[in-house]
Amino acid sequence: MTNNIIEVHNLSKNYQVTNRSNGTLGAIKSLFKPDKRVIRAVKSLEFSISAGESVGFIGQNGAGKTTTIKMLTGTLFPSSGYSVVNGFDPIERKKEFKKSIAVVMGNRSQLFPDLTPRDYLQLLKSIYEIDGKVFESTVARIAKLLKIENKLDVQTRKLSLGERMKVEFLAGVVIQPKILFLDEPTIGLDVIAKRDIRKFIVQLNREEGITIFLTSHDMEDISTICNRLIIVNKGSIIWDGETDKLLNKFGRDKYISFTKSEFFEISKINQKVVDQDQATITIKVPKNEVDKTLSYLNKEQEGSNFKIHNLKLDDVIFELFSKGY
Ligand SMILES: Nc1ncnc2c1ncn2[C@@H]1O[C@H](COP(=O)(O)OP(=O)(O)OP(=O)(O)O)[C@@H](O)[C@H]1O
Repeated sequence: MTNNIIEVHNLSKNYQVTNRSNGTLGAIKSLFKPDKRVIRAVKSLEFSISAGESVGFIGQNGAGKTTTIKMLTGTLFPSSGYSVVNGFDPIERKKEFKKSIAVVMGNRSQLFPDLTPRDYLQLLKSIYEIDGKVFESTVARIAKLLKIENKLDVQTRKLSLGERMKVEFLAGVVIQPKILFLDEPTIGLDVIAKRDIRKFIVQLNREEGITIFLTSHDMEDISTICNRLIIVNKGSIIWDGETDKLLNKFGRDKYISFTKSEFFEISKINQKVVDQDQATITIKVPKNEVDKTLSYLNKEQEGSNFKIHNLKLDDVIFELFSKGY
């Protein structure tokens, strides 16, 4: 018997799009002879997630993350392959399936602006047939954790973005899901709201055992919340493993960033350039060569404002992508 709460087999999604030609003539031509093209958004994904894991599903813009979440939550049909989520085929959209998952999307609100959060939650209570006592205690507990107890009776349109996101979370969790799908949940929020929400997600995962499937471009979200990362590029998985393992794999090096002097010549230092613009440069240096490299750069006046830092998760991911997968 497997403990997998999500299983994905050979899952693919193609979108068919029509290229529109310019001008009236072009529009008429497109009408009779449409120029169609297929976008292969997700290609033969294969992975599984155990109950209680906290997984970051990450990649550059257009990598296929949202498309994957939509297929796993049953809002989009796969072109081929299938998934099993909580024992269900998502495309059947069974009531028990819908009760077992929650989806929070940072850029798409599911709330009704004219209702108060409490009214909306009452609506969910009826739809999902949540027991009265369980409902009241969950709302009270989660609202306290998210520090929005005094916002439950304010019309939603009058709430700040951060408060609205917290209500989205409360609405997701009130149905007591087993899996929480999060698509960019902290996008556009200030640092305090981001911190509150991250802390809340970690608590849900560690204390209540809710499985987390998160996409985000915010490395702080990923490193705080996720124990495992699945990295996708152009619809395919390029890395799958523990977050710490990924960091350790690249942990033998340090980064040195500095302002280049007018005498600077990269050929003289023989270290890998990670990033540079007109004024500054970041090089990757093996840990045991940091002192030697720094003293050389200083002595030869190759630069100033030296900063040494350990590899951060976004550096690692940048490196993975720059290897040309
Ligand atoms: N409804 C659609 N019709 C046609 N193409 C689409 C549609 N939705 C997404 N795509 C394309 O599929 C690819 C994957 O898109 P998707 O939104 O899944 O990426 P993503 O990884 O979530 O990106 P981002 O980080 O920018 O949100 C992109 O090339 C996108 O343009």
